[in-house]
Amino acid sequence: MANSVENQNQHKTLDLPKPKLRCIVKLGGAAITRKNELESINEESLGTVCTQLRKAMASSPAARAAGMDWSRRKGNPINASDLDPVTEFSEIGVDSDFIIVHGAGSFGHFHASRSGVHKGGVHLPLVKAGFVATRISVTSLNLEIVRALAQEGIPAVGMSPFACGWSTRERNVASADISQLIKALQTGFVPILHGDAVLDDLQGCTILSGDVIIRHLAQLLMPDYVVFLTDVLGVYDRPPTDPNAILLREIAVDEDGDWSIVKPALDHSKGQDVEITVAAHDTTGGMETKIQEAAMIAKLGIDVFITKAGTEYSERALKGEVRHAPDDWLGTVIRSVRH
Ligand SMILES: Nc1ncnc2c1ncn2[C@@H]1O[C@H](COP(=O)(O)OP(=O)(O)OP(=O)(O)O)[C@@H](O)[C@H]1O
Ligand SMILES: C=C(C)CCOP(=O)(O)O
Repeated sequence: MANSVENQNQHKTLDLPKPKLRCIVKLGGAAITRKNELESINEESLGTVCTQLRKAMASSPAARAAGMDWSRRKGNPINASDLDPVTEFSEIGVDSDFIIVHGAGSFGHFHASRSGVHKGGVHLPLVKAGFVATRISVTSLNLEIVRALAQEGIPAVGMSPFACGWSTRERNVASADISQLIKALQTGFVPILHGDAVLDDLQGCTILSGDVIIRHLAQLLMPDYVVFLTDVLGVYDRPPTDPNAILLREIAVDEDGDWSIVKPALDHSKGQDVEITVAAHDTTGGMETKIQEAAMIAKLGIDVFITKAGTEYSERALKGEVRHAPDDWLGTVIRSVRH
């Protein structure tokens, strides 16, 4: 089927024209929340990321952004009569060729790990309760992120994977109806998805990571590039809390999905030699999952950039300015050996 999107996993073949997609972005939970503090948003980091996203999406340098969060929560004094639709909304000023997926950070991981939602058994009362609690937590974070993006003038619409019919089989995506997401993109909205609690064909339920969602969307929609923003500059040869940790600047992925370190030249250049730690309450595998998913995306020929949110490096990565990984850019680029 030429120039159309086919759901490779199952069920629904989408006969919709393939939207032009520049970038899929992961807003890492470690960056936009304080991961060790229950349900705490890192407002400063989130604000900077939203501003950088607007700049990256601006349809012209002069485009002016008008806020779209018209709610009155959190002391926002906005009053419906204050809005002047004619002057404020003569143009939206951003291109909707981005998809944003955020992680859960301190919203969701605690609830899921305490009740074991990631291990399945949704028929058990504790797991069922934990599933509900996890979704309340992560969808409330989704709303706050949509609000922050809307305040920047980005036409953001929240799309929860569970509610949009995403499900898994042994934690891999088994079905995902993305027709609504495509229609949202084509209508000029920016879809905001998130890691979620979902139903699993074999174990009843699980936690679907935002990183896995991104790989699935990348396979279906083939964006120009993918950016993962987190709380560290990229992938290191050992946990970055170690003062001797070395930032891996370039990783190459072969046809089998195996990866090796290209830059810097190290004695140990194979992926399995990299040492990674994962927080005890993290239900989706932390940096290890991110690298695996990034490698699968790179295998498709799509360049992946991992860098720290809210820095000059994240701004340049979002704008697509670091395709050749210049020396003055700090981060990890993961790309196919075929490049
Ligand atoms: N070798 C390593 N290289 C880079 N980071 C590592 C490594 N080992 C452990 N980490 C940790 O991985 C964390 C980032 O992964 P994590 O999955 O928490 O990010 P995230 O995507 O921002 O969060 P979330 O999964 O909540 O969305 C960092 O805080 C870092 O300390
Ligand atoms: C814990 C939940 C609900 C989602 C986890 O998504 P991630 O933080 O992207 O791995």
